[in-house]
Amino acid sequence: MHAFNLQAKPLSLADRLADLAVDALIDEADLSPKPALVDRRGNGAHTDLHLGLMHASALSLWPAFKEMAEAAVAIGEVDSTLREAIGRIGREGEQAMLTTTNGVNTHRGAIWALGLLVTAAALEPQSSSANAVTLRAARLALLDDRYAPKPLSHGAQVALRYGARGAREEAQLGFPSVLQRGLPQLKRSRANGHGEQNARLDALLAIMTDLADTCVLYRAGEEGLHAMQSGAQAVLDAGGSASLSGRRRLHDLDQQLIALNASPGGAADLLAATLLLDRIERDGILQGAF
Ligand SMILES: CC(C)(COP(=O)(O)OP(=O)(O)OC[C@H]1O[C@@H](n2cnc3c(N)ncnc32)[C@H](O[C@H]2O[C@H](COP(=O)(O)OP(=O)(O)OP(=O)(O)O)[C@@H](O)[C@H]2O)[C@@H]1O)[C@@H](O)C(=O)NCCC(=O)NCCS
Ligand SMILES: Nc1ncnc2[nH]cnc12
Repeated sequence: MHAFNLQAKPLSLADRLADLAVDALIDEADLSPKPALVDRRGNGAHTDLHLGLMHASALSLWPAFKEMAEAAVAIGEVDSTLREAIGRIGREGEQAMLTTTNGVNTHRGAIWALGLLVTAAALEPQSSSANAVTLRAARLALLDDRYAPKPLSHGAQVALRYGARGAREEAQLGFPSVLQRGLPQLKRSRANGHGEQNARLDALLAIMTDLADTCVLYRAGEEGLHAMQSGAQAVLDAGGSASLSGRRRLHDLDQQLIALNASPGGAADLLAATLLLDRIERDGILQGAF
């Protein structure tokens, strides 16, 4: 008999998924230099956000992600009961986030995207390819939640004004920005030996080239959206964040978006979704879980 048991206790599937989701949010926040977003250098285009707040916000969401995964395990299928359960947990998660940040919206879009993905992953842990998980997440996002309030959110306002497809549609379509842009670019840049941080920056830029980011549209209109999309493409065309020429363009894009007050918060959330799916695909979710 030993005085101390140093063997790590196996984590539950829900614990592990909540860990992975929070890790993805913290990795996204720490990644630097991101254009006009909060990172290790500073606050980007934001006056009310900073890196410590992003970390605290990410950690405050751990119980919500765990509870969503537990609901998936308990209910066991994509149906309205599960959709309404995670809607309620997501709203409670938002309240926990707002309490932690003193009312600042740090991760609303991330609760939605990562919440759906965590739920979808927990439903069938043996089927954890990015394609399979996003397909289940899309089926969930397509279901109605009778209890969801319908506020005139920033996303709803720019949908009315510009006809933009926002966070809801991104999920309902199976996260095309992640599957077709973020993940392939992450893998390409890694394969080209660009280094992990540059590969993640390139993945963020790839998402920005095509996303209708309602955060940018709300703050900076179509001019801001065009600057975001074309500027991100210019960095990638110049060789990406690992090249000197790409880095110069990335610096220009950062300055331009800050001047326009155009923070790509939606793209940042989808980078976190990309990192989560990548981790699930590479390490699996059953490893160390029971
Ligand atoms: C379905 C919901 C996502 C609600 O969507 P809706 O578009 O109506 O709501 P918004 O409040 O506008 O939030 C959407 C957030 O999603 C991110 N986002 C933006 N564009 C996209 C996109 N094309 N694809 C995916 N994701 C996108 C973005 O989040 C980031 O930006 C946030 C800051 O944005 P904003 O509020 O505009 O803040 P600021 O401009 O900084 O405000 P001020 O400082 O000026 O005041 C930041 O939080 C990032 O996360 C959008 O903000 C969903 O939220 C919902 O229905 N929730 C209810 C609960 C539920 O059912 N949950 C399900 C459980 S999984
Ligand atoms: N790093 C970041 N900066 C600003 N808004 C964000 N929303 C999600 N991540 C963000």
